[in-house]
Amino acid sequence: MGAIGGEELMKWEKMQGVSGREEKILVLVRLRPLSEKESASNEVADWECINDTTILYRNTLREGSTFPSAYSFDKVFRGDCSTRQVYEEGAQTIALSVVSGINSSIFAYGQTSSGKTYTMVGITEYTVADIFDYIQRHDERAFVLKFSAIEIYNEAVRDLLSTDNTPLRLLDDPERGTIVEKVTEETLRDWNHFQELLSICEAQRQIGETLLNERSSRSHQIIKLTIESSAREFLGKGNSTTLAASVNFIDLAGSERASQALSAGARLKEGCHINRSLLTLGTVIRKLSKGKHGHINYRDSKLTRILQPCLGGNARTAIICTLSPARSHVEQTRNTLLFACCAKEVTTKAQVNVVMSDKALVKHLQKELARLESELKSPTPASSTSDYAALLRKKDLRIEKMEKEIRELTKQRDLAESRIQDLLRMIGNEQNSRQASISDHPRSHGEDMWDDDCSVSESSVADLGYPNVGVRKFENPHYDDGDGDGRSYPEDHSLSDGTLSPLSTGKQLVRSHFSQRQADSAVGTAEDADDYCKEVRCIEMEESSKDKNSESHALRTGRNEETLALNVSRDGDGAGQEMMSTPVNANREAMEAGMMSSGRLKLTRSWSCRADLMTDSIESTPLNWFEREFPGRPEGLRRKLPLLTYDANARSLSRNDSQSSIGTASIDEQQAKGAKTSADVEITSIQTFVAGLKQMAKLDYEKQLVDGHDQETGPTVDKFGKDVQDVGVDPILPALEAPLDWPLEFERQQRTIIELWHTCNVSLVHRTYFFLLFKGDPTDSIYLGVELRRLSFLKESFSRGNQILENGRSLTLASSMKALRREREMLSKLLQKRFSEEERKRLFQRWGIALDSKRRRLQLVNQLWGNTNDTNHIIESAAIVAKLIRFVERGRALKEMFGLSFASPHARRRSFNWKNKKAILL
Ligand SMILES: Nc1ncnc2c1ncn2[C@@H]1O[C@H](COP(=O)(O)OP(=O)(O)OP(=O)(O)O)[C@@H](O)[C@H]1O
Repeated sequence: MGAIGGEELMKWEKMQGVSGREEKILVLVRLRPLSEKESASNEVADWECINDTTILYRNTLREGSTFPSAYSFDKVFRGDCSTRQVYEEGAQTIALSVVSGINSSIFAYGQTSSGKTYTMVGITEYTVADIFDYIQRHDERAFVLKFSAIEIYNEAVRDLLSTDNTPLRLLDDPERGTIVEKVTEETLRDWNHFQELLSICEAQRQIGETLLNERSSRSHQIIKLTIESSAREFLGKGNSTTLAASVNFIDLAGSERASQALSAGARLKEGCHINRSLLTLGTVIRKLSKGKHGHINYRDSKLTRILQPCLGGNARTAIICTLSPARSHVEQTRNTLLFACCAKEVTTKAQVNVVMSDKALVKHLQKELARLESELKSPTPASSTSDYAALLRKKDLRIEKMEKEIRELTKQRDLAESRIQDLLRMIGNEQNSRQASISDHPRSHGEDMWDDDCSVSESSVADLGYPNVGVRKFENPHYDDGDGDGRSYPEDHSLSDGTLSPLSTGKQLVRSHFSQRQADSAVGTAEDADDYCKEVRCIEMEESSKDKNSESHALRTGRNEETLALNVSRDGDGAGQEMMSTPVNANREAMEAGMMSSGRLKLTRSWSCRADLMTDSIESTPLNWFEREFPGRPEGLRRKLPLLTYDANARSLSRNDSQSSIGTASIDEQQAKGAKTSADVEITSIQTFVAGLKQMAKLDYEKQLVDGHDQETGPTVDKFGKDVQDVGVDPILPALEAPLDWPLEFERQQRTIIELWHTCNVSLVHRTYFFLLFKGDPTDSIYLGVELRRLSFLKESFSRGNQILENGRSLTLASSMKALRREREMLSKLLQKRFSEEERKRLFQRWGIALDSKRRRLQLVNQLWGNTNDTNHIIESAAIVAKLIRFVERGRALKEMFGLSFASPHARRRSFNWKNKKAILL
């Protein structure tokens, strides 16, 4: 017996119209309703299917903080859709291909309790019922149906139709690929027999569960139905042609994180295996979604070995991703959707599987030989068939492309519509809150002036790269710069050092929800009024003493920072090499340089040394926690770097400049010469920031590797004091690759990060660097992912009241707040230095700070980064901090210089995988 092509095959191909053609995996998404338990605990449903193909995340919209995330698939099913609907409108065509000799598979993927089993039970039953129906209507053919069922649990394969619990082995069959050894195959007689077999499987499963504890949601179950059919007229005549194909129903294990379900010991091992199978499945899907080039690691798990033909091979495949709408499951839901996004890019190439008796095969081969001989004798013109076929393929591709475009445009339209609705809602809210703030706020007089005297016009914010949410063009005559020429402030924002004012966006000044923000910010953003007053008093007392402190530190170290700043040579990298360095960096680098060879321990000491040196300013903000993870300056930074000089004509911090998507550190001449102040000392250098970032990404990557490969060694405790199993064990590594709808996803992640920075009291300098460096390049996804995980971890630890122990120092919510306050004090001092009196005056006016009030600088700094919902506030905050720390945007150079992005966009796309990422990071 053997598979053949030829005339018979052509006949079946014609019949099916799909055989031998590549087609994408069909991806269906099913949202279940909130369960009774979830409803009882007042859970909120955050996901909504806005049409037949798009699902939308709504939570952040309701809070008015971030934009919705929309995901589109072949079909999405709302909570009130029945399984029959999912079958008929989704899986049916794929599943029933099997009766025409085409292999097919239906998967259910999703977190525990999302509805996988609920869905698959129905899909299996409906398919079998349709198959029986088909058989009855095709009398001319004889059918044999075979049923088998296996379970993969802890990488052991078990036969669910057998009472023998001995694990089955996988064998490599040259013709059939990987097969399960000795699996029971029952000939399926009728509907009752089918139900009977299902019951046996269920009973076996339950026995397994009793023995091993709740294993059903942790095992993968595969029910396989094989159909062989032959034309009755040839039966028994030795030349019969048989179609043989299988349909697989795969109920995967819950894809939730191990940390949520596992504790230790056997359960942890269980989790490792689940993750191994799902991780491999995720990796395989991810690789396949980028094309079938290179090695695909099917053999890394039993699941992918068995399912290899369904994943990019000879089968038609549908994946049903099941989702819970509950807010508490949002992370898992996102992971499932990211998996689904990858899956929809995977193509398979199903063929009609025809098997012949030996006699028929010989006959067929003889015929084929004769045909080829005659072709050789009289070759047909080169054009004809093959040309037509090529033309047809081209047309098909064009149609496919146009269909894709239509889908994309429809998605954009739906999204735009939904945004308009949200906008209208937000405008309504804004009006309400403005009313409230005007009447309630003590500074409502200023507000009135603003609203009355400003000519405010709606402006397109497309220029800014941000959605148009309540943004207004800002043309305030109060900003006349007073030079008598009548020019208003927005037209001339030159600051004393020649840069443009952060208040200018480069094209037009924009501002959103001003009244709201002014009302919020006049009393400080994050702290309550009491804290604020205390802080002001504290500054009053410290103001004079701080500079003295730093002077005495300088004396104690005995270091000549000017020399260090200009010429720091590194052992082992050649003497006399110059490093770009601020005085403080030079100081830090000098310490690191001596300790480089001995690695982390020594560097840690250098940090504690720095801690002694410094006035403990932003010491324990999460930024510094992040920095201290940095075990040594990466290789790339040891090479000679050009001294970046401050460019007086540098471009403004404009979100509009597509060329200058990356910021860079600048060091003005004065700084390079070593003239520094105590405030300068506190600033985290851009190099350190980038180096830390790279290191975090690397550690994060390594952690993923540990999760993926170190499965037999049990839990190891990572640097955060957490089980490595707890972190980043998602089967697919979502945040570390740019998803397909990256611009949208970038916007969403950036919003979340901004929120988390606020929640976790992350250093403002860090926020600014990060915000200005990562503006949506696809490779930024790595760093956004790392930052998101880091911040989520921080938030989680803070919310549990945990302290994070590091290098003998602890970081808690309270300590991070304190450190942030200190950083603000430091920045408020810099405000005096970096902005002229006139500029400060404008800033105060603009930020609603009374010119006769006390501690105006601190008031201003306290407002920075506080209004996380307001895009323009964030842009302006970043611009102000950037100016304070002398961070000037200057094109892509910096990112590339620091090795954050080496490859050309083209090359990156081609080689966007983990290995390459690691190379980039190292
Ligand atoms: N679409 C739906 N409509 C109504 N109820 C549903 C739906 N989907 C799931 N449920 C209910 O939710 C619960 C969990 O569903 P189910 O057992 O199918 O989840 P699962 O994803 O298979 O979980 P596990 O991974 O643990 O096996 C069940 O009580 C089921 O009846």
